[in-house]
Amino acid sequence: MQRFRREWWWLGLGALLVGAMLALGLWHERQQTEARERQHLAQQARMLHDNLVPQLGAINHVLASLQADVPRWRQRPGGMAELNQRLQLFFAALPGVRSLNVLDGQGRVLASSHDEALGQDFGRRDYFQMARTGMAPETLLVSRPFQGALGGWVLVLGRTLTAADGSFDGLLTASLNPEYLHVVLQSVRYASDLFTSLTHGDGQRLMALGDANERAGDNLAMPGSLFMQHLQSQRSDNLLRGPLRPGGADYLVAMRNLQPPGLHMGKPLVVGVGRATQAMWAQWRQRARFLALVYLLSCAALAGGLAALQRRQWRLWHTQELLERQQALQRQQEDMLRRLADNLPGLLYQYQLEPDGRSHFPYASPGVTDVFGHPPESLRADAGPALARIHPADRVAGEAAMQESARTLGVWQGEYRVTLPGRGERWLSGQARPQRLRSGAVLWHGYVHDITEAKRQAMELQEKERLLRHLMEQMPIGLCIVDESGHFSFRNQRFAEYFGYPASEPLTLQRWWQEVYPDADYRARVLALWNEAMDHADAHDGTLPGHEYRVTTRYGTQRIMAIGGIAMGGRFMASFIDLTEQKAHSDLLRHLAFVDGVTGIANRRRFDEALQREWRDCLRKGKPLALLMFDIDHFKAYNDFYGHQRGDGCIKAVAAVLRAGLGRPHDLAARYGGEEFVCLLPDCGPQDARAKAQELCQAVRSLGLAHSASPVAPVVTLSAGVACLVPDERNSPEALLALADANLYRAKSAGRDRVDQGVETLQLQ
Ligand SMILES: Nc1nc2c(ncn2[C@@H]2O[C@H](COP(=O)(O)OP(=O)(O)OP(=O)(O)O)[C@@H](O)[C@H]2O)c(=O)[nH]1
Repeated sequence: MQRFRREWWWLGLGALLVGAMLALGLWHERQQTEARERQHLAQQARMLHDNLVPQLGAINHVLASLQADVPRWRQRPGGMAELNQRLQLFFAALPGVRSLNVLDGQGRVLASSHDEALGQDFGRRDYFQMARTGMAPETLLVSRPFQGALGGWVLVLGRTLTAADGSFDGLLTASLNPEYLHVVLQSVRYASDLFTSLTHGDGQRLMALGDANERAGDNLAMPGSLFMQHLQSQRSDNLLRGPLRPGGADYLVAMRNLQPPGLHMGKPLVVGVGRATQAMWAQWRQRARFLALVYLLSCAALAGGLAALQRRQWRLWHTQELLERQQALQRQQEDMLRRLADNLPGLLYQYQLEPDGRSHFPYASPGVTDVFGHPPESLRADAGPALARIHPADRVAGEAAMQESARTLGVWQGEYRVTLPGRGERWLSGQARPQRLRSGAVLWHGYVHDITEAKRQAMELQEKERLLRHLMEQMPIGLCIVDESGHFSFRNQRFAEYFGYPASEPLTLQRWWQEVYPDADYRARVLALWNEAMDHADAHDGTLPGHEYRVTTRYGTQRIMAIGGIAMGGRFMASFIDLTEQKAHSDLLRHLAFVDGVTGIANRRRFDEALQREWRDCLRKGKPLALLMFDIDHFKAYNDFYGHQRGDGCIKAVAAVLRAGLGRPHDLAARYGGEEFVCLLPDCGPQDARAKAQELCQAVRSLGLAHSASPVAPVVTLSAGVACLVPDERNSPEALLALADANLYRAKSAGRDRVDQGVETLQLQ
């Protein structure tokens, strides 16, 4: 880029230099043109001067000679005719004169070169008036140009005639011949735009040729005009440049006074030869324009050429740079590839099989030494040493696979063993993509790596897996694995035994939910629990907390199972422990713990629990809780009389009556101890409680169990104490019990075989 900029600088500088030289040349040419023009104009003006001055001198001379002779002819008879002849002769000798006249003191034509002028009166003409007002006889009068009677502008030269007393006595005039002047002025015009003129010293022009704007009769004596400059310079000749009149075009004009030597003229005549500077420089300007155009075109062409050249160079340079960059990239990639190949744990290779069966490795990364125990260069021409390492048992299959790959051009891949000196048997795994060459050979591009360790680990893993599977199969608990798609991918024997799904039968989670939990409500509850367990597993290393579920097997039986497990990503393994028998056993124990062994009704423990529970319940509901306490009258005597065994039978019979006598679901009859019983009646008021106690006592009496040893009655009777309270903070279950006990005691004391109803009403308050 720097170079390109420098080239542009040089081009600019060169163009500037050439431009400056061109401008200098043009300027010089312009100076020369002007100088040449000045020279020409001055020369032409001089030529005019040299042409007209002799005419003026001749006219003056003729007029001077006439001035001397006219008085004599005027006095001589016939002198006028002679004078006329004389004038005609002079006229013929002077081509620059149109007419010669002799005027008397009043301006009448006395004699003339032209007869028709005789007698005409020119007395009122300006020049005549000027001559009469006093003019030296030796002075040549030069009239201001005026328009003559025949048209056209006329200038008259003259000399005065004086009488003997020195007074004005007439005027000799010679009017200038315009044709002659035209020829003279025309003769010096070397260019069509050159103008020539003859002007009176007062500034009025007599004749002008070559410029339509410059006409006869114009007054040039305007302030600032070139003519004024000429007059003011006091010089007889000038070469001036400027407008002919203010505001006009620029001209270069050579002006020269016509002043014959020794002649005194009233006013000078001035010849002018000029040229408009625009015309003067037209050729130069045209040339300058042409050169400027050529210059600019050359500059543009050079700039265009340089730009094109630079573009080409830039493209070249750019292409070269691209090429270099690509080459660098390629080198970098090659280097990277080489490093990769060098550091690769396996072998990158090209293996070529020739049509004649020979084979070699055109390329093998350094890993080949590790894989086949030979350096790359030793296999470049012949692959034999490497192939010889292949285990004989794998060689035939390997060759066949290679031939197949060469035939179909499909990817070859395989695992095979090699035997390396000092390292024993190694497992290799490889794959290669074939390519058929024009020569008919097949070239594989492939990769081989040692998988011995991986193979060993895989085998170990397989072993472990087998063991694990065996263990899982033989586990005394049910196991299953459900994969991400909800399929049971594994089920052990116990699972099959539990649920009745053989391993051969596909099972999905969806089917499982439907069949194992057929009841929709229960299934919904189980699903909610299961989802909770899954959430828990997410937060606790996948552990699915165990819960008990009631499952339905394919045999139609219901079982209680503890189900837990472990979640493994989207899969989970569930374990099933059958709790059905255990559950049944514990229920039995539970039953035994709460049932009285002799009577089969609730025992004291069960009663205590029930009392606490019902107390809380009635407290919450604000309902009364009634307690009836019974005791068999004179039971010791019964035992003594009938024996213990019949005593037990009596106790059983009483218990059966009490149990049968309670109709409501929450009512409870229990053996309180020995021959004592209690009945707990929730939501039961004192009236009903009392009635129930009497009803039960009557029922026992009605059994008619003989009690010969009783002083109260011949049959077994009961005494009862009734207590009823609406539970609140001021009382307690114990208070209720104590109250019932106290009332029982009172019933006993009062004679037995009765229900005490003395103070319970008071207590109920
Ligand atoms: N056969 C039998 N007798 C029992 C059983 N439990 C307690 N007894 C007897 O019941 C009798 C209770 O006697 P006591 O407490 O003196 O009262 P009672 O003889 O019934 O006299 P009162 O209650 O005052 O009418 C005792 O002799 C106990 O041995 C039992 O399970 N079987």
